Amino acid sequence: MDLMSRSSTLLDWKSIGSILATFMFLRTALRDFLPPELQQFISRLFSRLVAAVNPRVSILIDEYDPSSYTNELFDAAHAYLGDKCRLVSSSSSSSPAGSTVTTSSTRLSHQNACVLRLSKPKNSRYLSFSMDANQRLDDHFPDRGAPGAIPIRWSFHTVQRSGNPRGGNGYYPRVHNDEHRYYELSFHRRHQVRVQDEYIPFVMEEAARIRFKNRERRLYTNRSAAEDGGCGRHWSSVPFNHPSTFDTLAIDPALKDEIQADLRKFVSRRDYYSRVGRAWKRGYLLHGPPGTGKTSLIAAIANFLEFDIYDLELTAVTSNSQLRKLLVSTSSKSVVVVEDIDCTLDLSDRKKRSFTDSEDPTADPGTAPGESIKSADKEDRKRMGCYSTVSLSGVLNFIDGLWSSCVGERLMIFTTNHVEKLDPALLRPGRMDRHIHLSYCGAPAFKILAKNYLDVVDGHPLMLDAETLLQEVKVTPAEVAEVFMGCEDDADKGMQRMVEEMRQRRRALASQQVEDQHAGGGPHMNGTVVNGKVLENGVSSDEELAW
Ligand SMILES: Nc1ncnc2c1ncn2[C@@H]1O[C@H](COP(=O)(O)OP(=O)(O)OP(=O)(O)O)[C@@H](O)[C@H]1O
Repeated sequence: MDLMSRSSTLLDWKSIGSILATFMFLRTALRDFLPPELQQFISRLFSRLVAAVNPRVSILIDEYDPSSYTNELFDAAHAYLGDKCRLVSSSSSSSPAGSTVTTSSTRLSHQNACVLRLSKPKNSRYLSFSMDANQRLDDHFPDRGAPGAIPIRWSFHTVQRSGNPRGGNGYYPRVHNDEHRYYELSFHRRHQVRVQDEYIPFVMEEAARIRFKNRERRLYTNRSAAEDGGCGRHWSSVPFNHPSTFDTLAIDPALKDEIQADLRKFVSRRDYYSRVGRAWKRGYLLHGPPGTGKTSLIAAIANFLEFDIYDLELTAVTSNSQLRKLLVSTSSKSVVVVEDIDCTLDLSDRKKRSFTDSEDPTADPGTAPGESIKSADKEDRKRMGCYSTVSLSGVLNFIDGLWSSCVGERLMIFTTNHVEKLDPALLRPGRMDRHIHLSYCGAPAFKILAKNYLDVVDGHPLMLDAETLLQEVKVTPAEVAEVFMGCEDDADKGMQRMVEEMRQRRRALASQQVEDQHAGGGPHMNGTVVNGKVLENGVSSDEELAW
C-alpha cells in the first residue's frame, strides 16, 4: 500500500514536470514565432477570460510618475499605510508572533506572518512603519462593520528594473532606483466608482493629516544667512523645540483664554475665509516693555497650534521683491514673526520715502520702481539703528496677504516695545487684527511664576506682601523669573528675595518722587504709580477688533 502510494506520487510529480515543460515550450514558441499583433490579441483574450472569472479590479500605484518623477498618490498611500501598520503593530503586541492581526478596520496578513518595516528618519522623534514586500493589508471604507463598508486590499511589491521580481526578505531602501516599487489596490469591481471618487481622496486627506501630525516642527530664519555674510535671501532651519506653552506663560488667565479661543476660531475658519474672499491669515501685534513675554507668547502660540515659525529679520532683506520671495516660500500652518518692528524698519514717516531705483545703487534688480530706498535715507536710518531697505508698502503688502492667496493658513505676529512709533497704516483693522498688550507683572502673573518656578502656592506667608508691592512697583515677568531661577531649591528664599527687591524699588521710587517735588516738578508720572494703579497684562481697551 505504501509502495503504491509512493509510485502514484512519483507519477504525479512526473506529469506536473512534463506539463510545466510543455507550457514553457509553448510560451517561448509563442513569444519567438508569433507576430506582436497576435501576441497582443492573445494577451487581451487571456485578460478578458481572467476578468470574467475574477470579479476583482486592481489599481497599481507606481512610486514614480513618468512625467513628474514623483507620485503624490504613492507618497499618500505610503503615509496612510504606514500609519495603519503602526496601529497594527501596537495592537499586535499581545498577539503571538506570526499570527494574523486584526484591528477594528485593518488586517495585515502574509501567509500568517506579520512583517513590518520600522525605521527612524534622522533627527525625527517618530518611528516610521511600512509594509514589507509582498505583504497584504486589508482595509475597510468606512470602518469595518459600518453600513455600506467596502473591503479593500492593499499589497506592496518591489520588482528589479531588469524585470526580475525580488523576494520578500530583501532590503529595499527608497534611495535605490534599480527597483520598481508600487502599491496594488484591489477590490470588487462593483465598488470601483466609490473607490475612485471617495476612498482615494480619503486616503490623500488622511495622509496629509498624518504627515502634519508626525512632522518635525521647525524654526526658520533668514537671520543666520545674513550673519554669515550672506544677504538673508533664504530660510535656514532648525528643529523647533521651544518649551514655552500657555501653561508656563505668566499672563492674566483671562487673556490666555481669550487668545486661545481666538486661535482656535481662526484655524477652524477655512471655509469662512474662502467664502468672504479673504486670505486665510490673522495678524497679531504684541506690544509692551522688554521682558514681559512677547517672545515667550509667540513660542506658546506656535506650540499650541503646532505650527512652524518663520522668524523674519527685515534688516537682512534687501528689497521688497526679496521679501516677497521669502514669504512665498513659507509653508502653510506657520507663524511668520517680525520682532521689534520699530527697530528694523522706519515706519513712522511715510512721506520721507520718495525715491527711485535709479538713485539706489544697491537696489535688487527685481525691485519695482519706488520700492527701494535712497542711499541718503539709508544713512539716516543706519544712524537711527534701522537698516532695512524694505519699504512700508512692502510690509503692508505682506500683511495684506497678497502673497499668501494660494496657500493655507498663516498667523503673522509683529512685536514692538514702542507701539506709539508705528505708522497707523500698519495698525488699522484687517492688518493687525489683535493688539495684545503685555505689561509688568501683576498678581495673577506673579502667582503663575511662583507656582512654576518655586512650586509656591497661594497660601505662602509672603504672597500677600508680594501682591501689595506689585501694585506699587514695576517688575517684569523676566525679572521675577530670573530671581526665582536663582533660588530653585529654596522657595522661601526665592519669595524673600523677590519681596526684598520690590521693597528696595519702592524706596528708590519714593526718594525719586521727593527729589522731583523739591526740583519743583509736579507729581511723578513716569514712575511706578500711574493714576494710582499699575498696568497689568491684558488687552487694552482699544485693541479688541472685530473679526
Ligand atoms: N509672561 C511671561 N511668562 C513666563 N515667562 C516670562 C514671561 N515674560 C518673560 N518671561 C521670561 O523672561 C525671559 C524673556 O522673556 P521674553 O523674551 O519672552 O520677553 P520679551 O517681551 O520678548 O522681551 P524683548 O522685548 O526684550 O524681546 C523668557 O525666557 C522667560 O523665561
